[in-house]
Amino acid sequence: MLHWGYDEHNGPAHWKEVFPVANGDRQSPIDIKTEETKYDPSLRPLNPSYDPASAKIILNNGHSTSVEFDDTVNKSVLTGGPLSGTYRLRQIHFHWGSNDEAGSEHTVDGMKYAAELHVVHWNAEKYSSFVEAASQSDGLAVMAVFLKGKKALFTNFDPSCLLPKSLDYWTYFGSLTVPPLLESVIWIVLREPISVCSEQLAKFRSLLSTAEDEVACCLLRNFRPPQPLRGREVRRN
Ligand SMILES: Oc1ccc(S)c(O)c1
Ligand SMILES: [Zn+2]
Repeated sequence: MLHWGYDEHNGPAHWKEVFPVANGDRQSPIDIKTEETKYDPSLRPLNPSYDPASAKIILNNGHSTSVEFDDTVNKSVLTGGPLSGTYRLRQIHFHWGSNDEAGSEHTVDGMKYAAELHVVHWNAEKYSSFVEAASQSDGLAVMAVFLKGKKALFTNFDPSCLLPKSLDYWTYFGSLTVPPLLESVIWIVLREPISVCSEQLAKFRSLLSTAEDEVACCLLRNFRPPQPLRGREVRRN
């Protein structure tokens, strides 16, 4: 199989050919059936604490656009929520579709949002690097934020914060949604989406999935469809 991507010849249906864990028992994303989520009083509020000075670079890796952060010290961290210990911010990236009607990876009662932000952290208390943490069942914590298409102009949006007003969330044990699909993620899906306008979503689709010396090909979509729940519980705070 060629290098994995999101086209007919190398998309999510093919990933199991190189990454058999694609058929594992804690794959992501999932469809969140709100009526089947279970209230868990032991879940604490999320406590994201980010230092903008830790942002380093923005890049397009051919699968998404991401902002990478300095994760050599505990400058930007996530604690609380379903987590035990401190998880260090590594990077943020987005998933989107070829039109505003689809693009999120997680779905809510079958409903797709236009796109989805992933805020990726790793368990710096127990492990010494992101790579090591990424192979452990409690190694990563990814906060997912839905982006919904907005017809009107953008109003009072604070560019320094990509999080919605409410930090209420659903949480479940899952995996990366891109190869190597490692089943090492504690997913924290914020219930409230943030809004983006159609022009910004179109900007994602103009990103290239090809290298500079190749014939330009746009990254029109980069979302994996929902995977089997396999009996996993989805909790909410
Ligand atoms: O480190 C990560 C890379 C990609 C994705 S989809 C993650 O959830 C984590
Ligand atoms: Zn992702």
